[in-house]
This record gives sequence, C-alpha cells and structure tokens, in this order.
Amino acid sequence: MESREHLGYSYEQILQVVKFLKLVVPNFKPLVGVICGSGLGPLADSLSDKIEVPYEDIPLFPASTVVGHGGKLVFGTVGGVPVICMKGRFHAYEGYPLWKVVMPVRVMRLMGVEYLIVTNAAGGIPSSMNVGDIMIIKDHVNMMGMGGQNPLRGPNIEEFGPRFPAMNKTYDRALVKAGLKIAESLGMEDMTHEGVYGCVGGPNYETIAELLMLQSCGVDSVGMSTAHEVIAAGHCGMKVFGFSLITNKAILDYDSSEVPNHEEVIAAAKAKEAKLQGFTEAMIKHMGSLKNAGPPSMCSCGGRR
Ligand SMILES: O=P(O)(O)O[C@H]1O[C@H](CO)[C@@H](O)[C@H]1O
Ligand SMILES: Nc1nc2[nH]cnc2c(=O)[nH]1
Repeated sequence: MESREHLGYSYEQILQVVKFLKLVVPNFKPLVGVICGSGLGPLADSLSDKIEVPYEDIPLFPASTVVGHGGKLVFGTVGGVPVICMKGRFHAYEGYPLWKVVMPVRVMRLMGVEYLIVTNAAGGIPSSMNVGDIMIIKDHVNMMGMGGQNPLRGPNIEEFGPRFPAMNKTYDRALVKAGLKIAESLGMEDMTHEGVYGCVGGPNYETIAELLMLQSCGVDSVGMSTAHEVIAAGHCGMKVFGFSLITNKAILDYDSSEVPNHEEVIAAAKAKEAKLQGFTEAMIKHMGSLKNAGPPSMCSCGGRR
C-alpha cells in the first residue's frame, strides 16, 4: 500500500512527543495553552516557575525560522494556573505543511490543555483600527482553507475529533465577552475591538486589490497564521480565545507612500509588550476561575481523548 506519511503525523507520533515532554515536566498538567505571535514572545516571560524547552530538543518538532519568533516551549504558571506557551509558531510560508504547523496544538491537547489563547500580529483594515490596538477575534475567514489547504487534510485521526468538524462555535463567545470586559477593566477599552481575522498564505503582504477584497468579505485584521491552529484546536475540542495586535494599518490608497514591513510589525509589538502581558495574564486567570467553577463543557466537535 502507498505510504501516507506525507499526509501527517500519526496519533502514535504525537503521543511520542507528549511522552517526551512529560518526562521533562513530570506531573505538570497545563490548563491553558498560549501561542505567541510575531514579536509577542514576551507574553511567555510573565510565567512563574518557568521551564523552557527549545524546539530543537523536542522529537519531531519543526524549527522556528521567522524573526520575532523564538523557538521554545515554556511551561509555568500564572496566578497558580498551569500554562504552556509556544514562544514561536510555525507558518505555511516557511515551507511547512499545515499538519506540521498544528502539531504543537495537538501535543498541547494531549498534555491536558483545555483553553487555547492564539495571538498574532496583523494588519488592520477598518480605518477605526490604529497601530497598537488589539482586536479580539470573533471569527475568521480562512482564505487558505477555502482553497483546500487545511491542517485536517489527510487521514482523520478519530482520537482527536470527527472527519467533518463544525467551526461556527470555535471562537468561544463567552471568552470573547470576557475578553472585552477584561480589556475594559484594564482601561484598554479605547484600543480594543472585536472583529474577523483573515488568514492568507504570505509571505508577501497584500496588494491593495486583495485588501479591498478581504474588506468586502468582512475581514478586519489580516495575517498569515492562526486559522490553522484554531481549526486543529476546534477539531480536538479546545475552547479558543484569540486576539490580533494591529501592527500596521492596511494600505488601501494607491497614492500612499507607505509600505508594510516586518520591522514595523516587531516594533509595534514591542511597544505594547506590558499591556498585552497584563491582558493575557488576566485572561489566563479568568480561564483558571472557569475551571475551578466546574469542568468546561467541551464543544461537540471533538475532544474524545
Ligand atoms: O501571525 P504572526 O505569526 O503573529 O505573524 C504575522 O507577522 C508576519 C509578517 O510580518 C507574518 O508571519 C504574519 O502572520
Ligand atoms: N498578511 C499580513 N500579515 C501581517 N502581519 C502583520 N501585518 C500584516 C499584514 O498587513 N498582512
């Protein structure tokens, strides 16, 4: 029979990674997973009792190749809540197949993660969004997925979830509302929006015509990541919360002299480091309080571990 290895890791291979990590952090069961976007690695720095594991030491793990993405898993706690952070994510444009891009999400799930916080740097399309604002993600438009590039392509791993998972409940509504309230309580309401993330393949930034098309599709922030991780997380029954840091304003004017670049993306993230750390910490504590109030009812779309 033809080998199907090129279509993804098997469940056993992912278990192998989990077994390795459980030896490194015995008795550690993370409740919350955090994926740090471009320049957002410092979100992992506020963890207490940190244990850092470089990606290159982890069997089967890809390498981080993008500036502003470290390359380590960080284990620790925030207000007593056990957390695992990906300091550095993987993107399709780095040359990785999407099943490899999302492998760490599945590893997190098997480690015990129930809540996933995805973060990203993104271009802001509405004129009301300014550099340094955050946009809490209520939904996404996955341009890559609609074109057939999906992390769930290939043999379905039933242990994670069903062949045809629903996605309309994937960004947890209660967490979106809690995020808006928490932003307000931290005095961040003027810089906080709620909107739709658009995932494109990259690595080039968008043409003006592409941005106008995304705008007409209801996209508010645009980037080259996140949707894949969210699909994998939804498939295996995690509750997802996400936000974009608006690192640049989408250029919709043919006569503008501005051009987007990765240096401004990293600089915008650096400028908001402390605020974003505070916000993420508060979200993690909130998730911890939900857990203490009772087990989360997992989405019907998966989580059959
Ligand atoms: O989505 P993250 O990883 O935050 O990074 C965003 O910033 C980079 C481009 O500047 C791209 O990788 C884009 O996806
Ligand atoms: N595709 C895309 N990714 C980004 N990451 C940060 N800013 C942008 C942007 O404007 N477009």
